[in-house]
Amino acid sequence: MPLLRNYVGGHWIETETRFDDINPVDGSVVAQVCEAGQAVVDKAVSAAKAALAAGWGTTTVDARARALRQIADGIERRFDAFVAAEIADTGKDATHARTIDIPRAIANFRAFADQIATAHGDCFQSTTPDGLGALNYTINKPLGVVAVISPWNLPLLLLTWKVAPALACGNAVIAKPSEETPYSATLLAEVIDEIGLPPGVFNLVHGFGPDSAGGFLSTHAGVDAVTFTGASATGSAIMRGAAQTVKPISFELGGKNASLIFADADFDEAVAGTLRSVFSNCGQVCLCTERVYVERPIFEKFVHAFKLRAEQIRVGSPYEQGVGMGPLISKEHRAKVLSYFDLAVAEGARVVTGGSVPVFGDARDQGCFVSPTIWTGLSADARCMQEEIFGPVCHIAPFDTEEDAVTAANNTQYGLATALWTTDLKRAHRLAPRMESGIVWVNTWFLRDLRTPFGGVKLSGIGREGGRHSLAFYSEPTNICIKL
Ligand SMILES: NC(=O)C1=CN([C@@H]2O[C@H](COP(=O)(O)OP(=O)(O)OC[C@H]3O[C@@H](n4cnc5c(N)ncnc54)[C@H](O)[C@@H]3O)[C@@H](O)[C@H]2O)C=CC1
Ligand SMILES: O=C(O)/C=C/C=C(\O)C(=O)O
Repeated sequence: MPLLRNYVGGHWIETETRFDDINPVDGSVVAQVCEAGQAVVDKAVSAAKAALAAGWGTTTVDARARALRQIADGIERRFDAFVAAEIADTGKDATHARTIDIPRAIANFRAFADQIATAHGDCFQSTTPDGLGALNYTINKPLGVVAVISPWNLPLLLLTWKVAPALACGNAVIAKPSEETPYSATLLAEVIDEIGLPPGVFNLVHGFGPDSAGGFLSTHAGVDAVTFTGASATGSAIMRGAAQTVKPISFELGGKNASLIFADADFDEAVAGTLRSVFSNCGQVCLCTERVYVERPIFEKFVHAFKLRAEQIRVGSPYEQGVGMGPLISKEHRAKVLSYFDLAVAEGARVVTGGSVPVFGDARDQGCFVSPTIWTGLSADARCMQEEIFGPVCHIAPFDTEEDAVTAANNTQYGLATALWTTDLKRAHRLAPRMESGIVWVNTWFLRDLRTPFGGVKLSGIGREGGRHSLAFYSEPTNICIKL
């Protein structure tokens, strides 16, 4: 049985308190994980500070960009091991892990190597009363010790989306992956160890949230900034903890995303794209669509086609050929999703398909599976229409006018991503700016350019990451004004 250890100051640290890393396909134990308590977190903070004092923050941009590329190459060399670790922890379908999770982690390091290599500060020539002027220019320094707290749905992708720019900007990082998915992060620490990044520049601590590694980190006086992806309620708790020492925070939180499908959309593309946006990764992506609104003339046709396609998704183990959807992450999360399946019926939903737990007659019955689920008939204020469920489920409702569609899409406390499906580009341009969300996709979903601003409004987050937006968060500008 593998033992997943903490990585602090260039050393692997075992602890006596351990927890199980569970495979949600069949409930088997993948690994034992060493939980970091306060003492290990304190050590990680000291190691990170020592790395900064030893000069990591002032290394050349070239050296940092080179280190990031070496990490990317190191992940690529062990590609299959990373895929296997991600699948073992999450049960996600192999195609997702092979084509999205691990390639994106590699791309994150390369993208921020490029970003930092081409980053520049501001420069202003200012006028002064004596006519001689002044020169203002900015230099960017690291924030210091950055805590990266990440979730389980896209484990390595989301961890590296923060670790890469934080390192690029010269910070020392303490990463805490979700307790549900500690494996790929441990492999990342191995790669970082192999490439010889100076001790303490990257540290990894395992554990849970409150009263464990996550809580100790986000409230630690020695941590200079916290970046977090996960549930909005957790973001709120972390914000309270970080407030004591007024730490900068960057949050990517939940979503209750809408897709608007107009009658002029390419029907097959809209069905296929929406299918992906609802059921990818078993619906466990903050960008996933949970509310689908379809223009009335094509509503019945859409529901019919969508149901047929959803019923064709093969649910099962990622180790089987042709499986398109794996289990949810855990028994606990499945209980939450199933509670919404019950609630939807109580709130008056018609279950178009799904709403149940598939029975396999083998070890998978010990896993965390649910069926792809579609509802219609809920009212706009039903809890199932307002709360993030984070499972393979959506509600489909008709709309009559553009105005109705905009009102329906924005009728949520969240504001992460919206998808518009229309071949009328004037309509797309007209509506996209009216969406109360950080991201609007037109005739696509989850198409990412890592230079673009990524993040949400309302309950969906604070700040933007991606490209120069990440660099802005992970660095502290100093303006230098020279009187000429
Ligand atoms: N990106 C998203 O939108 C995500 C949303 N979720 C939603 O959140 C629900 C809860 O799932 P969880 O795994 O509990 O997600 P979570 O958001 O609570 O956990 C994410 C990370 O935060 C850490 N954490 C939790 N509480 C903390 C605290 N007080 N201080 C510091 N760190 C803390 C966890 O250990 C983990 O590393 C899910 O049912 C799902 O609906 C879960 C994962 C990602
Ligand atoms: O950065 C991305 O492309 C994906 C982000 C997805 C999330 O933030 C999430 O599911 O939490």
